Amino acid sequence: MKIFSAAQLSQADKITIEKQDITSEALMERAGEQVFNWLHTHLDGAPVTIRIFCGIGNNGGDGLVIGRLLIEHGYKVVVYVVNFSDKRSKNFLLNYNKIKNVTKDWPILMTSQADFPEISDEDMIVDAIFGIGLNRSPEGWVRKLIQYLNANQAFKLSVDIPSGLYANLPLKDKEAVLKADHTLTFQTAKLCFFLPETAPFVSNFNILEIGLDLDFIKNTEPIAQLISKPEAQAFYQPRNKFDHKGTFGHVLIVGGSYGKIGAAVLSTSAAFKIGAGMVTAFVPECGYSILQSTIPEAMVITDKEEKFISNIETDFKPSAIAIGMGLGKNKATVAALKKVLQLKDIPFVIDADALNIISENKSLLDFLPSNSILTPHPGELKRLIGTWKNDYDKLKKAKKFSEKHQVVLIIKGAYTITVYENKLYINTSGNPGMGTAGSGDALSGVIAGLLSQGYDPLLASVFGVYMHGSAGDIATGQLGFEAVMAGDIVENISEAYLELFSREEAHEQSQ
Ligand SMILES: NC(=O)C1=CN([C@@H]2O[C@H](COP(=O)(O)OP(=O)(O)OC[C@H]3O[C@@H](n4cnc5c(N)ncnc54)[C@H](OP(=O)(O)O)[C@@H]3O)[C@@H](O)[C@H]2O)[C@@H](O)CC1
Ligand SMILES: [K+]
Repeated sequence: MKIFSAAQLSQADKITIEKQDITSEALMERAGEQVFNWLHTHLDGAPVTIRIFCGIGNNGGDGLVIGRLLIEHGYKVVVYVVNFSDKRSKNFLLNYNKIKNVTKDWPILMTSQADFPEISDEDMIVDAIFGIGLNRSPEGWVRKLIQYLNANQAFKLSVDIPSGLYANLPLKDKEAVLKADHTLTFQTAKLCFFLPETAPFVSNFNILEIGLDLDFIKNTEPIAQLISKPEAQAFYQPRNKFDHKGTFGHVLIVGGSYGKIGAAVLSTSAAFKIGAGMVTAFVPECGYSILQSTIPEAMVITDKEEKFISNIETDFKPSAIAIGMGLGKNKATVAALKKVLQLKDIPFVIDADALNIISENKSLLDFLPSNSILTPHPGELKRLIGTWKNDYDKLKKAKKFSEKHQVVLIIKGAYTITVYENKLYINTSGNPGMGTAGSGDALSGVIAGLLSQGYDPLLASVFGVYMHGSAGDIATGQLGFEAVMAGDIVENISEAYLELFSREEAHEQSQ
């Protein structure tokens, strides 16, 4: 699914009105109706007091539509106008007049802190104060109102976006953002929903289709792509009857050092599970019997050194190489890395200590084969691209790095983001149970296994990240967050493939 900027969404709004020959008021009605339907389905007539806080722009207009429809259906509703400005939008005013037709109670005008109402913990708050039209941080009593609502225990539902967040710009004032329990957003998710600094304000969210112009959606270059099950299904490359193990390639896993051989074991088994035809592990001497006894299917080549890798040589040409997992940073290993990077026409996944070695020896960046895949976690990323001022600065630097070095950068996190040139792919599978040792080693094996089967580097990255997350979701479903170990993620890669084509669809997005 495409993610658009606030400016693109306003443009989509205008184009939709023109092409569908409808009024902007009708589009607002559609949006409000969708929120009402969601609420009505979930509340099913419950006698809860719903307090709707409306700004004076179109987000506030949506709030008024929602209020009118709820009142019409017998809900107990109190509507407030957060009157931070006299510049009320046309559709706010139209709906302000319309709500008079369904209730004798006028919306309550709020102009200062003295107007803050008492709210019970059992009430529900609907936040329609600011939408994607926010262009500066909320100030004064409006900022205080947001804090007042945050301090309250009542369930908070945000319309389109939690008030105080920018759809796709850095946040300046963390104390002026509504912390939603749930967000119902129109047409597409917003970029801020997925970035570490702003995602916590969003919690769970649903996307409500409001029928924006399909040609616009199809033909407009988005600011990011969201990768969920439908996208992953489209990436999957089916097998042919006459394919054989040679077709699925031969992965070389280079990793492990004394005390960290497990990293190579996890990557090797992940490469097998995702479908590589053959996997050879290149490990220090001390890893030989561990690899041979834990994964009999794997071939093993050992370095002449007992405890670390000093020279990587094979008697075959691998179809993909993953390097760095548990590798260590011995001087000889640095030289070995430099040498192996010069192998031609082999796609690389570069992880963990290989990334750290590169960060400490920046000249190695020049040896990175183009289209290599780098898989840093936040600490490793910082060492590679330098520090950043905020999430958007981080993405800007990551794009620049990807363009300059012609590499795919996978920024691991709650929502892992794959960066390729100026494009962003945001993964939606995965869960906090996957924050466990070896999880990254499994990911490197998965991606190398896909590369060896002929997936191109970008596809192998985006699809691999999704499958790894999906395997983690299945593992967590069986074991609970705390008990998941990296081996459980690997174990469930088969289930992730089966789940990819199972019928029920996940509707709810959650972080
Ligand atoms: N696009 C779509 O597809 C559809 C969109 N819809 C809905 O419209 C919403 C966007 O509405 P919107 O553009 O009217 O802006 P909104 O967020 O209500 O803000 C209102 C005004 O507040 C002002 N202002 C800004 N920051 C401020 C601050 N800190 N403190 C004080 N004032 C501040 C600023 O005006 P200014 O004062 O700068 O002139 C701004 O214009 C969107 O989120 C969705 O809910 C649906 O109805 C239909 C389909
Ligand atoms: K809002």
